[in-house]
Amino acid sequence: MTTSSAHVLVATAVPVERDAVAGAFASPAVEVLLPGVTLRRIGTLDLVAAGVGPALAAASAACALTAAALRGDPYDLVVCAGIAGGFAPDAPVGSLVVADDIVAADLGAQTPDGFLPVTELGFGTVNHRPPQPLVRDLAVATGARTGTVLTVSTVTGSAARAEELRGRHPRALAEAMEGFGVAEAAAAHGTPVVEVRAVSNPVGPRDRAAWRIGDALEALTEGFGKLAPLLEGWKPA
Ligand SMILES: O=C(O)c1cccc(C(=O)CC[C@H]2O[C@@H](n3cnc4c(=O)[nH]cnc43)[C@H](O)[C@@H]2O)c1
Repeated sequence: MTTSSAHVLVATAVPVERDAVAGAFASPAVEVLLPGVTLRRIGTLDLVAAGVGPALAAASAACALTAAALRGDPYDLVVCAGIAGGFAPDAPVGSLVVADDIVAADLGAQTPDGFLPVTELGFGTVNHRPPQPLVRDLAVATGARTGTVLTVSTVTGSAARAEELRGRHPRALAEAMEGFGVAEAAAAHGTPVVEVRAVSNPVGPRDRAAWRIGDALEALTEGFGKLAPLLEGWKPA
């Protein structure tokens, strides 16, 4: 009997995040040019710097997913990874978070009575649930916390906005800008998705000088060193 490694797409926003993930692997990456997207291939893992924000990240992930499907080698799993803002005190700078729920936090409408998600307007979806056993395994392997990771199109810059988001999403541990977009692309292909984030800054008043991007990228590399065997061994239930 032969056992083959899972075919996994890892989508980060920017090249430094992609390279931080690649740094967890001993083998060099091979560049693969596809229509609309460029991959770095390490064994059965494809890494893509998919762009900042949910729209570009969704478009890039969709290009990679469609190319793989057309080639007859579809992905088994999609991982959205990168740095993120962490909600204090649960997700401190330098910590890792694995999303058990990937939530679009600003997809909806402002009303006089507050924010309404698109689902309450009668269309769309506002969350994707990763496979929970995989979430648990990834968290155990890395010591990451598990909870909701919000996807926003605007980085939070005030305590009031942070409180509003936490009020609407009490289980939120982190916010970033790509997870929901990547998850929508994965869902269109029926492919499971997880999101792994290393916290670079607290969610709250904008203080660019306090961002610890280097520390978060190191945490991402270290985390992926521990996650790699689980991702490669992933088999849907
Ligand atoms: O405010 C700035 O000056 C600034 C400087 C460098 C980068 C940014 C970003 O907006 C990067 C967003 C990028 O990183 C993820 N990320 C990291 N922390 C957060 C956050 O607190 N809220 C939302 N996204 C965050 C995000 O996924 C993007 O890919 C700003």
